[in-house]
Amino acid sequence: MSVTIVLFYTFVTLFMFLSYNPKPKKIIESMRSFLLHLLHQHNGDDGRPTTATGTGCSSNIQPPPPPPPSPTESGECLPKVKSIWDIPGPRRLPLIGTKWRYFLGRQRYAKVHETFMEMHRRYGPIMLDVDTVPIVNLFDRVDMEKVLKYPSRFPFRPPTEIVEVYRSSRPDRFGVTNLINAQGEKWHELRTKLTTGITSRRILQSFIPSVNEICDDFVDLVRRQRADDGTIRNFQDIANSVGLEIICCLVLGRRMGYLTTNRQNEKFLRLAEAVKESFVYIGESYYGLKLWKYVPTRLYRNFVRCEEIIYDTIAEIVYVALEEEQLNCPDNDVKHIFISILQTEGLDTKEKISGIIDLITSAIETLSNTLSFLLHNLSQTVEYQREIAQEFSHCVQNITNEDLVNARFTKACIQESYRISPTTPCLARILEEDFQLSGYHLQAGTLVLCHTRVACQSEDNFHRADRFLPERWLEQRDENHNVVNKRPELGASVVLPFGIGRRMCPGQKVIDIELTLLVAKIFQNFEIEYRSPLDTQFQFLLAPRTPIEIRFRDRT
Ligand code: HEM
Repeated sequence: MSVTIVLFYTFVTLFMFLSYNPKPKKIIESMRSFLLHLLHQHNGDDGRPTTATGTGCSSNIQPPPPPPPSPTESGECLPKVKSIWDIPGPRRLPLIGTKWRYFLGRQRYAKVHETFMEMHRRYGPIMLDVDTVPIVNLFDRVDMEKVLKYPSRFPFRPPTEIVEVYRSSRPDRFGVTNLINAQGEKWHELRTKLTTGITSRRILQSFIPSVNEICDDFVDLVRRQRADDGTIRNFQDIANSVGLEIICCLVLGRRMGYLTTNRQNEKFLRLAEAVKESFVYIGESYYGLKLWKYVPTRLYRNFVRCEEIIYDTIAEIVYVALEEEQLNCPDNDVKHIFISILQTEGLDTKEKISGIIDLITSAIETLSNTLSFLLHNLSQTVEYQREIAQEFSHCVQNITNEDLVNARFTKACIQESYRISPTTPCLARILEEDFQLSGYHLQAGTLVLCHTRVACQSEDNFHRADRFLPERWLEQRDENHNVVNKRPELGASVVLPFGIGRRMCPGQKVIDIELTLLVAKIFQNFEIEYRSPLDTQFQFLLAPRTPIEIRFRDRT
């Protein structure tokens, strides 16, 4: 039995490290260390640090005594360097590692973000999970900074496997990889060729008047759809509509009309639902036995159904836009983003079309969750809502780029909402070099999760961390308008809603404009009140449990 387990683990680890680890020498080191760990496990060690008491070990066999510290040339004893397998964490079982936690139903994946808070309290700044590969969870700000600020040319983020499996089964539609999952040179090529338009300051600034129009339509839609008492019953639906309308306008260069009730047709609602559901299935695919890799389980079939709806619906929108574009023969100097992508050399058509679809899809659920959390935080304090309205009171018609730049209080509210209610609770990286983190030596190729949400809610990093306090992001000034010293917030560096480095989200600037304008227009027109309690669930992204009810009262 033990031999089978060792062989199985050896095969799986070799396979995973071959796919993740670019350096063969490191693979051998990792394998060696993993086999040593197995020997420890076989002897009943549950993976807690050797200094920990009460290991909960069920075996009568005592673990071997730790090797004596190695003497230096001067005869001094250096402390033993602790390896990945010394990191504390839940008990690891043969074959299933720590996955059993998700079978017991106590720590369901929908609340996995809360589980990590608890894990941090229990195990401290670093915790080891074992799936098919070991996963190191970081909760400490300084460790996260080391990993995330590593000056990488091509940062490695682990791919979303279920997307890879599905896409490789449809070579008629998808290229070998995509921007979100690609690594190395290929990632760099996709990143440069697909995102230059949506990150261009010039293009985004010229897009501000259109976003103004769309946000005005959004306000009209709220007025039309609210009930007699001012309540919008399913806010998520209209938040999805505005996200899709804005990204289609930016990428395809045309208004789709999703904010006028009659165009909110079946197809669009199905698309929004499919995007939401596909995130749920991606989230679920990370946990449990992952049988979907070998047989088309219900989870996999549901995921495929959503992916096909997304592809069919957005591909249709893109092809109609392309036809209209060709009919109108626009001035060649002013190309819409999708035309520039389609004309890019070096990528095949499948990569371009699926790249455009990915950009559009990425902008729907992320925006609507972020907006729902932000409005929830602002609904708690009427003064904050007034202050935002005040900040834009001089903007009678269009809000300009300059108004956005000067909207310090509104931006502080958005930043504080990212801190206290992020949509992405952690960032994943694969280490490219050996790292020393919280006293443990981690080898290149190790998969690391940086739990920024946990760090953002820690009193070690933020003063009164559990309070929504936009003021913490504002400079305080005395009566002579000089900046006065205030307690610096140590954790500012881990508020990373869009990630960091070369792999960070290319949609950040679009969202900055979109969110600031939406909030400005909402509070210019309304005072809001959340009518439903806000509960969050993990669906790959953090999402509000729907439906959300918000009351919009006209601002007097
Ligand atoms: C509030 C909204 C959004 C949030 C919170 C968000 C968050 C993130 C995060 C945390 C990452 C990973 C970054 C990293 O690993 O360092 C990411 C990647 C990505 N996001 Fe977003 N995002 C949002 C909106 C958007 C939009 C509007 C688009 C498209 C226009 C987009 C497209 C992408 C793409 C393509 C990637 C992969 C980038 C790469 O690997 O090079 N996102 N996003």
